[in-house]
Amino acid sequence: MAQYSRVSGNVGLITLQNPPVNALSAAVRQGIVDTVKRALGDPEVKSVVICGQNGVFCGGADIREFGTHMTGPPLVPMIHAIEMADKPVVAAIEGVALGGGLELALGCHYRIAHTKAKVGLPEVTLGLLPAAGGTQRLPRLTGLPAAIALITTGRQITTAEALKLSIVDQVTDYSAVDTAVKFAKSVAERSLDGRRVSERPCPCPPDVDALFEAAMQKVRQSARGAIAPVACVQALQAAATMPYALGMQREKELMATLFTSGQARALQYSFFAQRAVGRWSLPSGARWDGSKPRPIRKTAVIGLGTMGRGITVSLAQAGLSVIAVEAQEKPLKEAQQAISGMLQRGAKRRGGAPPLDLITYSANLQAVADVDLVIEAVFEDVALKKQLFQHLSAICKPEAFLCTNTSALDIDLLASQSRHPELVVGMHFFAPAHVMKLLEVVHGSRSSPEAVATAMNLGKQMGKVGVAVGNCHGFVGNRMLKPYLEQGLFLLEEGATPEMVDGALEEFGFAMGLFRMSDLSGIDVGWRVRKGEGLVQPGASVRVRQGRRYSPLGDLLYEQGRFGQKTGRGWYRYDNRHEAKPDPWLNNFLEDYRARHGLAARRIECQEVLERCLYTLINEGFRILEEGIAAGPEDIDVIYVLGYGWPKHRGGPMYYASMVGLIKVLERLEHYLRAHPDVPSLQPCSLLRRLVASGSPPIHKWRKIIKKTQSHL
Ligand SMILES: CC/C=C\C/C=C/C(=O)SCCNC(=O)CCNC(=O)[C@H](O)C(C)(C)COP(=O)(O)OP(=O)(O)OC[C@H]1O[C@@H](n2cnc3c(N)ncnc32)[C@H](O)[C@@H]1OP(=O)(O)O
Repeated sequence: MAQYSRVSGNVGLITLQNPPVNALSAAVRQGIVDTVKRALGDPEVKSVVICGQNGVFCGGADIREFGTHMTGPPLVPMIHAIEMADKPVVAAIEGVALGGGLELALGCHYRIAHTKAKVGLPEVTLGLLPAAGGTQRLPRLTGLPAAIALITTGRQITTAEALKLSIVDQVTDYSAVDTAVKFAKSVAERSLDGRRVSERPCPCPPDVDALFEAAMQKVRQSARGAIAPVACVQALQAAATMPYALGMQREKELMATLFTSGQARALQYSFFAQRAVGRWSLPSGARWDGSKPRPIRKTAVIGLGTMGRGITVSLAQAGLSVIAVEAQEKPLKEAQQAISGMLQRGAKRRGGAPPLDLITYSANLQAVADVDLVIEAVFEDVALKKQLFQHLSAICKPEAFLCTNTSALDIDLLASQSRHPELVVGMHFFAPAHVMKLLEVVHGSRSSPEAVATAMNLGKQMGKVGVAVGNCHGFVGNRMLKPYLEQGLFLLEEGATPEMVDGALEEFGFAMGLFRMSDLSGIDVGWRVRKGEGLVQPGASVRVRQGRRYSPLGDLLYEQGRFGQKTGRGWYRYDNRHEAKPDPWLNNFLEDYRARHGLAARRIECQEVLERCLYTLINEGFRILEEGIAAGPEDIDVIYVLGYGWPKHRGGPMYYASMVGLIKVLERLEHYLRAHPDVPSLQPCSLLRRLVASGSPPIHKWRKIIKKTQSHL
């Protein structure tokens, strides 16, 4: 909907009304068409202002309409009619002008924005391109290099930056609407020559071919199979080489291929999934809307290794005061220096001053006595953490929340060390903690809804996407990783090489295959985890442990001192720090190993690599759903996309399974189980069977069936 009024005598004011972000639904588009017509036809009206209600200009096209039969007036002619109007039209930008919202503003003759507003064309993040003229108008204003950067990344920028790039004409600290109305009055009689962006030439640098070649190479490298960034470059190429009308035609054709693509659907699913996880629920029935978070003012971080430093930075950047504790003076000094550097670099990037004053450093645990919430990030050692929880419970005020940054340990066990187990939750950050957006908030059996709500809210303040998960070894993310990694090792035993397995996974879209990832995180780290699980038997290469198939390959590499990148050798060789090269030593080692165990190497196809690695990971996801460790498939998908490098344009593992077809996943698991009956992770989970038996319903219907499954348990 759009409301029309006449203000200040002769300014027609059009207000978009579609809470919460005034998305351009069919009704809003119809409202704009009608009100623009009315304003242009009213002889009393000399100029027009378009704004959005509740301090938000417009969040773009209504994404919820994309999967439906779209009705209502289309955006392109609507915006064209505004641009061709013979009365000046001014966009008053408050809050955000994103996607179709910015494209609407670009069709106006002037743009006035509030200093705190953000603008951008994020369509690429939804698998689309700005197809309401964005790819044709933006470069005409900003020049090609800036337009390429903005459209291929979807980056949202401040209005200060937008002013420099000529995207907006004026920035104000006052009400953008009032300023725009005044401005509209002042330009009422002014000629519109030069104000219609589509009529301007697209400025082309002399080396335009090289510019596009470089842009294409960059997106192909970083997009890892995503088609939208490539289409964005192609549309911009059209802006540079064709007249506006033909460029618009090209934009439309490119959009048509993207609009119905599986990638766009997956990315749009992911958009809503990232918002859905905020509406968490616990097996007890407690929910986000019935649980109030407690306000947190003072925090503490214990242990200033890599994780503790990242968490401290993230808390300070969120404006919270932090007591940063490290027991030894020398590491404390080192951490202080490192954290200051991180904050300074962050401030340079974001603008503003680094929040150094918010952090107090201490070597004394007593310093945390009056904080509201502690996050401990000491070494992943259960005895150490247990002891720390006993100390914290004695030192902290009784109402303080005690959070543990653990990637796998038992939250209930740690909570049992505290006098207030209801105030204990896991906050599993991902490295680097000041960069990665994912946060697993782990509720133990005694964690109160208030504690979960507080940790989720704190995560949001820190700019994270929190996902509430249940307590089990490895929680959601790391637990699902286990069968995936295990399959990688089994494939090596059967004849694959690390580069072949990684190649298949990277071709699928992972940023890094599993062996390169293992080299990066450290083969010693995985070894320590397996040791904790009682799986490591130094010197032994027995292939059955705890009654099931086990590959000791990782342990054998560990015993050789091959820890991965940090030692220059792992599954690969690293002559410089980051470049993984196939290592002939490793191939000989694998051949010896196979010979020793009487294993015949066979040719393994990429499809088998993908099916075994991904379907076992997905199968574990179904177990997690069945057990109520994750409340819904969206939770798992968000964790995998934001924390584990799952290709965004494939939605997440559970979404991927729904696209591949649950029946196919089930059949292939059964097929591989027949070949490897000693691998329990290939045993299809009963929830998967149940979903297939109920006709493989679409993913949004799974929760209902999961609930029924749980009630049978
Ligand atoms: C036919 C196409 C022709 C032309 C091309 C044009 C294409 C487009 O315009 S595509 C849309 C481009 N816009 C975006 O990508 C913006 C997406 N939204 C956001 O980035 C953020 O929501 C926000 C910055 C606008 C607001 O952020 P925040 O304040 O943190 O709130 P939330 O993200 O939680 O959002 C609140 C609420 O609004 C829903 N929502 C947001 N944007 C849209 C939208 N464009 N369409 C539909 N719904 C939208 C969001 O899902 C939240 O609701 P739920 O919690 O119920 O999911």
